Amino acid sequence: MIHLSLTTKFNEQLFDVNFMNFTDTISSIHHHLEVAEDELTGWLKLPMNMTIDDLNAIQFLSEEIKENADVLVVIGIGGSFLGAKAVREALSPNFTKNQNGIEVLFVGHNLSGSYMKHLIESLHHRDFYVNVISKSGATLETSVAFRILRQYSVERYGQNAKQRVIVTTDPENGLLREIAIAQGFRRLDIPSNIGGRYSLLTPVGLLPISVAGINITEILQGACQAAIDLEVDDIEKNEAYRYALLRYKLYSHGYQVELLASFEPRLSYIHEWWKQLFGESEGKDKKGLFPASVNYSTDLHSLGQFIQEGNPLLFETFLHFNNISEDYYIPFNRVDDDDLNYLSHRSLNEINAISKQGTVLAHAQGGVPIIQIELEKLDAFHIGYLIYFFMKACAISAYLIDVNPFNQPGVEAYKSKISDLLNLESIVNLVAE
Ligand SMILES: O=P(O)(O)OC[C@H]1O[C@H](O)[C@H](O)[C@@H](O)[C@@H]1O
Repeated sequence: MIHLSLTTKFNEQLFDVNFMNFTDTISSIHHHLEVAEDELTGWLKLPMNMTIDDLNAIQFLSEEIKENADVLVVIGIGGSFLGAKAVREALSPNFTKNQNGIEVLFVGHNLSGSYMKHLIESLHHRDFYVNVISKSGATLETSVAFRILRQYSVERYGQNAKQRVIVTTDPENGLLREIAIAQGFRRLDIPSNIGGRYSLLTPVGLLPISVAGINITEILQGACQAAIDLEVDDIEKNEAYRYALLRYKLYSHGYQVELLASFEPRLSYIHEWWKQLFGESEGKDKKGLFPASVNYSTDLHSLGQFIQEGNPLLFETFLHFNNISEDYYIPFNRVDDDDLNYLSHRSLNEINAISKQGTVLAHAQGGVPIIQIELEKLDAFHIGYLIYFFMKACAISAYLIDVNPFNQPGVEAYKSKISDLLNLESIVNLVAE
């Protein structure tokens, strides 16, 4: 389902020697992950455990929203928005995103006043629902946006506003859960044993994705297939483990940055989701690869020079879907004043794939190690497969460098500084009054 390969100057050394040396390590990590019930590993079996009733509940709600609204406003940040946005972008047409569903707008992932003003203005003449998503239930950006959208909903819909608010949060804890209970908002659960960045296949991702008109059953089928394929405790057969090991070997050789690269603009938010997944899972105890990304061929004309000849601190992971159903052909031009007739009648996807091959060759020649992840087709099934593949590979990668893949203690530092500053300012303002 996923094909993985590595091209580097010292290909043999990395590939052949080290895989088998890691059999025992991988096996013990594999078993740890399977039995680590105290940790946030609920996502591992989630695709298999999802019942028809769970799925129906999300789909019914999605139908209700599509019938009664022009827009779904999703409030959330980090793992509570990146996945839905990534899948929506990857599987929707570039310029008419709401072809089979309704428009989904994201807010609460920044504190920009102009972003909020423009968002509210864009809602003035349209009907909307709000889906606020937060695992902790107390994230500043999300809470601020929710307060604003709650008030605006009441201005627009009066007493009926609460019918239009869906709260997705932890089933047992958190301020948002308390608000939802007190106000009578409908709730969807993020299972307690699944952390934010591993929550894409829960209602966190599934409701907005379904409202956007994407088939969530196919996404889950793909994830289920991945869960089955990637359950084997055998490095030769488990592509997620092989990817984790390749990254680990490159990291051990001194590479510090992994650059996820695609030639399809619709994948740019998959990159963003992947960055949070790997960045927060691995980046602790002064360890971890820095996850960065490039969108080609656009970035060949900006970062390409550095990648080819600059500081050799990075390796590239190319993400490629072999079939993309939408395509366009280059027309024949009788005059040929642009000298492009040698390309006439060839498809852009075909030329794009060739430009990927050329880039791989050039960068490998420049000394950049290259991992390639190839999937058959850009569709809901394969996106579901890819999501699960990355989550599994990420957990294994973090354990390989001996860090906990499921916490993010460093994020608290900036949160408490912001909170200190905001509280200090409130006190100063109070005294000034
Ligand atoms: O879902 P929430 O609890 O609001 O959290 C949203 C985000 O907050 C922080 O940035 C965490 O580091 C992320 O892992 C999380 O996804």
